[in-house]
Amino acid sequence: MLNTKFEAQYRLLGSPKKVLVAVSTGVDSMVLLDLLRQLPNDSRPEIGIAYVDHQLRAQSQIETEFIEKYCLENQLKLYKKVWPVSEHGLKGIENEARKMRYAFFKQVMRSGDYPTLMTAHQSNDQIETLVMKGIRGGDIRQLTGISGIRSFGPGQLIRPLLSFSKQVIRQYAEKQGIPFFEDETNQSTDFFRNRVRKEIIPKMLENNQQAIEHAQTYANQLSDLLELVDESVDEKVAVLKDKSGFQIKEWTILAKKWQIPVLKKIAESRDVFLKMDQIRQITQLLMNPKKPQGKIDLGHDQQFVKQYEYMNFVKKEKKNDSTPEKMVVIKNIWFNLNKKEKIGVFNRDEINLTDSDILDYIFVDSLIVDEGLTLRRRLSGDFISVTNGGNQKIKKIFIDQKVTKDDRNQAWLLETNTKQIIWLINYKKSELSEPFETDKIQDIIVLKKQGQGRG
Ligand SMILES: Nc1ncnc2c1ncn2[C@@H]1O[C@H](COP(=O)(O)OP(=O)(O)OP(=O)(O)O)[C@@H](O)[C@H]1O
Repeated sequence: MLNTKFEAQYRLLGSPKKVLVAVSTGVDSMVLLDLLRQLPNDSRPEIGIAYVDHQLRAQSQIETEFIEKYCLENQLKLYKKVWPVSEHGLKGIENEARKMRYAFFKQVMRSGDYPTLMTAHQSNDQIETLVMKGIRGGDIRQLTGISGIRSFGPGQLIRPLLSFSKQVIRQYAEKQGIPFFEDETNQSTDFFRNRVRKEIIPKMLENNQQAIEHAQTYANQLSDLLELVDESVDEKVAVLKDKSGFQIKEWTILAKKWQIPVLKKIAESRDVFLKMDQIRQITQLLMNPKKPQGKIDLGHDQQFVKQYEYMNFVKKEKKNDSTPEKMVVIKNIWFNLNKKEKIGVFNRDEINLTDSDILDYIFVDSLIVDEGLTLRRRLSGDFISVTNGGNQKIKKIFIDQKVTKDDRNQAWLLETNTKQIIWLINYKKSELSEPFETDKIQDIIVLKKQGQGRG
């Protein structure tokens, strides 16, 4: 009976031809393994076993020996990982173990060329997960529970037993004489999951034998609804997006109920999963007209950035220490300003100004060059002398040109030996960069695209 149902389920899941089965030696995964091996010839997959010895329990040594023997006797390929006690952290060991386990599965999928990983989660795991999420609170999407099929690592993760109850699985194991080990943690009430398993689920079933199916039906309905919502959210995100990023104005005119889902979707497209308080901070920043620019740290090297009309989620820039903050310009040598641009001072006659790689240039009296020209980042209070005879604060130039804070910090300027700024590169040239008619010898300072020219 279970075999037939499993076979039907397996076909529904696309009858994968080669699978890596995560086997813990517990009843669920041993039954899953047996069911896979009992599939008819035409649908039986090539099977690899992934097993992790967490070294968390006294009996793990016995379990490891058991699975090794089982695989040998049944000619199954075993991928084993031992998690040394020395690597166990002090806190959140269950979570650490899970992370390490899934990382190992991914690694085996890649190295052993397994497009499909299977775990033996069953419907009791599902209801426990749903109840736990319900108690803990959080994102409603989590109430869809454990998914039966999802993309994972280089392929997919399938849980073919999700519609089978623990009871049915256990009965099958007993009837077929399938060997398995009891997980000791199942017997304790130390962990939250075990409390839910032992105290809450039995009470729910006491009230209604169908409680597990009902919870699953709700989870399925929620999945379907979320899929519909997702389609609409995607459409709205597409409206916000243009070449430069996501337009804040388009976001602010969205109906309130769409703003948060759209924000979350944009974040997810950048692999950022927002918490409620982060959403609140971002929303406040977006709505604050007095702050045309701002950043919010989201942890894991991620940042939310508001830059005038645009918002985005970006990885925090690692400071590039290879470029000094100050450089003395030497004639006939190119200086790399960043990955895209370089600058150099040359004799006027040596440069062909029609060269398409030239981004900009200024002429300069070669005496000024000889006295010493410096390239540096800006400092607060810097100003540049402008054509109407006055000075203009560099800060003001940045504000007027709506230059983002990042770009301000990345900007370079050219300063003479007498501390006069002659070029705020890419933004403003000083009147001092204009040569006098009487200047006899002229050099040229050229800003050029990287990767071209000499140097
Ligand atoms: N040590 C292990 N080695 C290999 N596979 C394992 C191991 N532990 C668990 N698994 C796989 O994960 C499934 C779920 O196990 P279990 O319920 O103990 O994990 P969980 O941590 O509660 O859940 P999740 O894996 O979703 O985090 C098992 O049926 C098995 O397929």
